[in-house]
Amino acid sequence: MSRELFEAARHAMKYAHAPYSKFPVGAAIRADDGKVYTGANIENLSFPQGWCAEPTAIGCMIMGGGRKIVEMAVIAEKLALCPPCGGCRQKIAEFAGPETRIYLCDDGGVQKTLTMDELLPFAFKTESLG
Ligand SMILES: O=c1ccn([C@H]2C[C@H](O)[C@@H](CO)O2)c(=O)[nH]1
Ligand SMILES: [Zn+2]
Repeated sequence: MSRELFEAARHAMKYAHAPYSKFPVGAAIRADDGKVYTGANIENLSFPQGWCAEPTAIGCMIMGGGRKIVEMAVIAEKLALCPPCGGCRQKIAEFAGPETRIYLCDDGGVQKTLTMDELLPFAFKTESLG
């Protein structure tokens, strides 16, 4: 199953708009509706206005009717793995559970698997609101 998600993330990466960093990233989500939603990073000449691959995929999931992330794959074109940035961790956590698996991939496939809880320990949760 994670192989299919890896392939989807790798395909999504081709749609990246990353002329400034030249660091294309792809993400793929298997959602609770059984569908796979994908995204790529979309940069902007006004640098802070660009965004990561993960929120593109999350936006597609929400608009497509998915509500929960069952598992997610992330891949970067460069050889190094792409652990989701801090902001993305918070965005993923909104739609994931502590055991949701996140696959960090390179061109060879899934290289590292992390749970949401490992990716964002001691997260800001509803209980934190008091
Ligand atoms: O979790 C991450 C981290 C970075 N990027 C993108 C943002 C930017 O376009 C490029 C270089 O930082 O990588 C992602 O898509 N996801
Ligand atoms: Zn990010």
